[in-house]
Amino acid sequence: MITTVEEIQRSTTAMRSGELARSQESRETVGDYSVPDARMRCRDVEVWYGDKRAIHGVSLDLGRNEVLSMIGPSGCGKSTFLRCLNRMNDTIDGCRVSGSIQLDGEEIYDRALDPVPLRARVGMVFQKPNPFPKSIYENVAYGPRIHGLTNNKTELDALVETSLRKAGLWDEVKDRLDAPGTGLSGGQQQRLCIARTIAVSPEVILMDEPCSALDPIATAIIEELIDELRANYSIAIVTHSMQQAARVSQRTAYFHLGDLIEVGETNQIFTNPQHRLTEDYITGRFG
Ligand SMILES: Nc1ncnc2c1ncn2[C@@H]1O[C@H](COP(=O)(O)OP(=O)(O)OP(=O)(O)O)[C@@H](O)[C@H]1O
Repeated sequence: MITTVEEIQRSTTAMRSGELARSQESRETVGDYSVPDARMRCRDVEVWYGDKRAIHGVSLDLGRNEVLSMIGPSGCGKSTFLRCLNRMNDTIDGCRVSGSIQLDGEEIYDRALDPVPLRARVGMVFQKPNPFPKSIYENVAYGPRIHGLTNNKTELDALVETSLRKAGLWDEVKDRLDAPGTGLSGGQQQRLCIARTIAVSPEVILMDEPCSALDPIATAIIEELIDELRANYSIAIVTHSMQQAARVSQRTAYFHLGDLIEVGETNQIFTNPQHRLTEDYITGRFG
């Protein structure tokens, strides 16, 4: 309850600034894009495909043990931004990235930094499950083997088991580790891909619409898994489903035409968006 003059003034000022933010057409990010002790820190990130600018000076942090969802209309740049976080855009001809992106304080676009180990530290799970055409065991063992993470077969076996357990798949596959990964159901294949990512000890997991090819039951299992993985990893997820963003993430970032329009606690973004464009999107007025 408001009881003092100062409180009334504070509340009115807050209301006014809320209204201002809501009505403005500005493309300045509304909300605090920084978090204390960030795992990843992005500042003024621009991405160009040839002479077309796809991301316009975006600043955004990814916290430790959080799920950050990135939402917005098709073509707004969510996947492009996500791919910056482990330099996957390096593989696209004509794509240029500028600005600063740090992982634990280290510039990931530093010339001296090798993108191969970076992509183990910042793993990625794609829209369509893409297991290697190898056995379930080999799908998970491959990464640790090429990165030299284990010393012998016993250690590798243990790592494969732990990774499959963390991905919630062990009980379903433990008796058929030699069977092809591609023979699993879509949801199991996606969990196999998550196990493969986990096996190389990432700090961050990027997920680009990881459930869009899955049925509702497989989606629910992956969403539960994402929530469990948060205990050990930082997760950034691109999703077209606002329900999914609301279910799995603690913070949500809303993108529009290459700009980061608004970022905040997921609950606040969905119940009390401060920018008109965010409100239009979440209420279904466009998108
Ligand atoms: N390889 C590419 N070459 C040229 N332009 C690209 C490339 N990839 C994306 N773009 C362009 O960059 C912009 C952002 O695309 P991006 O795929 O990042 O958006 P998105 O929000 O993830 O879209 P969607 O939700 O449809 O997947 C779009 O205008 C798109 O056409």
